[in-house]
Amino acid sequence: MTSDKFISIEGIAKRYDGARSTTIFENLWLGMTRGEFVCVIGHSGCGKTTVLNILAGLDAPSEGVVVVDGQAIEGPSLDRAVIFQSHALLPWRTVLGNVAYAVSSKWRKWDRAKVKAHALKYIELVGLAGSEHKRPSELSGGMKQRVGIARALAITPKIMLMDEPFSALDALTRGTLQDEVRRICVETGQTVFMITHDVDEAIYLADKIVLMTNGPGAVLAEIVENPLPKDRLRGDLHRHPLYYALRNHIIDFLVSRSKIFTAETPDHDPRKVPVVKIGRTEPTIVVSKPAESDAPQAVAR
Ligand SMILES: Nc1ncnc2c1ncn2[C@@H]1O[C@H](COP(=O)(O)OP(=O)(O)OP(=O)(O)O)[C@@H](O)[C@H]1O
Repeated sequence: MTSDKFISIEGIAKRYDGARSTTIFENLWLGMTRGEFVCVIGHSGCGKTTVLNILAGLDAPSEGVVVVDGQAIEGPSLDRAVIFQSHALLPWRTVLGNVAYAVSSKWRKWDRAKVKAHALKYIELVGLAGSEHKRPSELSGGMKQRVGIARALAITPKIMLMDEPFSALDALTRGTLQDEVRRICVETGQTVFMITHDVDEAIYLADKIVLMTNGPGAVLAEIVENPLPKDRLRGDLHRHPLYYALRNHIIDFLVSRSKIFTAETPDHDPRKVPVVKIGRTEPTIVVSKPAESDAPQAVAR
């Protein structure tokens, strides 16, 4: 493992044994640096949630290991916060109660006043100041998801894991929450691993977009570097000269290459997932460095 890898997924596999045993994926390798926002895109059933659950410590790989900040994952931890599509709030607790519960679970010695002040800071950060005494049944879907985000951020996790967190929301709320999450993550340098089916969401939020092929036997085909500036604005995305090249590259993968990638790329090395840099002409693929080498090799496509 090289030192710049804050998260290191090292050769994980997931198999289900039954009458017909299935390999969802195997020999999956991926590194992430601290503060990086990575989105994974792939068709339904390829194994994205399984990877996220392994990162969360909620599921165990059949083989391989995941190391976060130098420590192998062995189970759930308050170092890793998960936000799912449907917010799992405690219905009998208020907004403040839900966030404070997570805070006091992490810092057990904190007194009530300190827990409350800390929780309120994050409730405010997600735009819910004034609603802290409401119960989940009094909140809209978007507000509930904000509570989930506040609760996740309030425990200052080393990594935030998000599984299609905005997919159940209406377009307007989704856009607003994407803006909030992006602002907070940029401001706080939060490391994020997120699953989405929404190409534009990935382009807006992610530093890198990981393309996963169809399962069973799914592989990470490419890591696409987002060429858009860090201070990008949602409304300006389509004006960036590389936006359409980036979007087309991802859509082309989802529409056709995700199905034929494995057959057409027999020499694909899962330890050196190609890094794609979108340029004004054709995308350039850079074979990522192997764990032990520091010299990337550029290959024009
Ligand atoms: N307990 C199980 N036994 C057998 N197969 C399973 C089990 N749990 C999950 N799977 C299979 O593992 C595969 C990966 O599931 P996973 O939920 O990770 O996919 P996904 O890419 O996140 O899909 P989606 O985008 O639809 O959420 C699926 O084909 C699913 O049917």
